[in-house]
Amino acid sequence: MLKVPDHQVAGHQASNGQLGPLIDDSGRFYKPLQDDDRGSKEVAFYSSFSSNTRVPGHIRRLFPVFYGTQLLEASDGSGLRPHLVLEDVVSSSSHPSVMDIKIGSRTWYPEASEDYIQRCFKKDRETSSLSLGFRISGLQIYGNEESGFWKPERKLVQNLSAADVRVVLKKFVSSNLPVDPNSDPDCSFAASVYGGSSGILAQLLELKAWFEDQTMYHLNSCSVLLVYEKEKVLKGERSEAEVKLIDFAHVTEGKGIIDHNFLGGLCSLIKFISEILTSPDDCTTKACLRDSEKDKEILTSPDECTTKVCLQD
Ligand SMILES: O=P(O)(O)O[C@@H]1[C@@H](OP(=O)(O)O)[C@H](OP(=O)(O)O)[C@H](O)[C@H](OP(=O)(O)O)[C@H]1OP(=O)(O)O
Ligand SMILES: Nc1ncnc2c1ncn2[C@@H]1O[C@H](COP(=O)(O)OP(=O)(O)O)[C@@H](O)[C@H]1O
Repeated sequence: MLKVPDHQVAGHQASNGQLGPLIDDSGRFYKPLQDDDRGSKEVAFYSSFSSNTRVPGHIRRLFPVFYGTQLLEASDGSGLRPHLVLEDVVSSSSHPSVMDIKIGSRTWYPEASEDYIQRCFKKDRETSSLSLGFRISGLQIYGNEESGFWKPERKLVQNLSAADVRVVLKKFVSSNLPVDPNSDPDCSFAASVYGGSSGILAQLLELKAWFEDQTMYHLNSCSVLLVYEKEKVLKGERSEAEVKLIDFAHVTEGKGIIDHNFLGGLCSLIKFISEILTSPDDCTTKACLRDSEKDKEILTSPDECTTKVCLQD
C-alpha cells in the first residue's frame, strides 16, 4: 500500500494533492519523474551509476539502491506516471533524525537553461550556499515520545550563518530537546553519530577521497542526507548513522574534470562536523528556531562564540 512519507524533509512533497514521492512497507521510495527532462536525467544517472564498474563498493553504498522505474498512480491524482524505484534509506528507523544538505556553492551549471541558471543564482545568493558551500535544505530531529520531531520551516534553515549552522549540526546530535530554546546542545551523541570508524565523518571523508579523483560525474544540485535513529543510540545500540547522496536531476558529465563545486562544499561541511567532534564546547550557544518567517529572529553577538538563534517558538 503506497503512502506519503512523513520522514521527507525537503523537495517536492506529495501532500495536498501535489506530485511527490511515495513509499510502501517493503522499504522502497518511489520518486515521480518530473515532466521536463529532470526525470529522465535522474533515471539516466541511476542507470549509468548502478552499472558503472569503476565505482568502488564503499562509494556505491553511499547511494540509495536503484531498482529501475515503475508506472504508478501519481500522488496528485493525474494517473499513471513513471517513478524511480529506490531504496527508502530511512525505512529501518521508527523515529529517524534526518538532515538534507545541498552541496556546492552553486547549484546551477553551464548546460542548464538561462531561466534555471537565474533562479539558482538567486537562491544560492539568498541562502548559505554561496558563503558556506552548502545549505541545509530541510531537517527533522527526534526529541522524545512527548515532544516528537522538531521540523523547522525549510526556508528558515536554508540561509543560516556559519554560527547558526554549527548550532543546528550540534542539535542534530544532542540529547536535550531540539525545540528547547534555552538549552545548549549537549552534543552527547556526537561521538557515536559523527565520530567513529564508520560514523558520518568517516563516510564523508570516504566520499571526499573519491571526489578528489573521480571525473565521471558532476553532481550539480545534489544533496547528502544524514540519517540516524536516536533511540538506538540511547539504548547503546550501534547507531548505524548513514550518509546517502540523493537528487540527481541535474547531474552532468565530468568530462575528465573533477567536480570542484561539490568537492569544495563537501570539504566545508566536513570542517564543520570535524570541529564539533574536536571541540564541542568551544562556543556558548543558545538556540530557538521559530516556525514562521515573520517570527524569525537571529541575534548574533559580536563575540563570535556567543550566538542566539531563533528558529522555533
Ligand atoms: O520549487 P521550489 O522553489 O521549492 O524549489 C525546489 C527546491 O526547493 P528549495 O529551493 O530548496 O526550496 C528543491 O530543492 P531541495 O531538493 O528541496 O533541496 C529542488 O532544487 C527543486 O529543483 P529540482 O527538482 O532539483 O530541479 C526546486 O524545484 P523547482 O523550483 O526547480 O521546480
Ligand atoms: N531514497 C530515499 N529514501 C528516503 N528518503 C528520501 C530518498 N530520496 C529522497 N528522500 C527524501 O525526499 C526529500 C527530497 O528528495 P529529492 O530527491 O531531493 O527530491 P526533489 O527532486 O523533489 O528535490 C529528501 O530531502 C529526503 O527527505
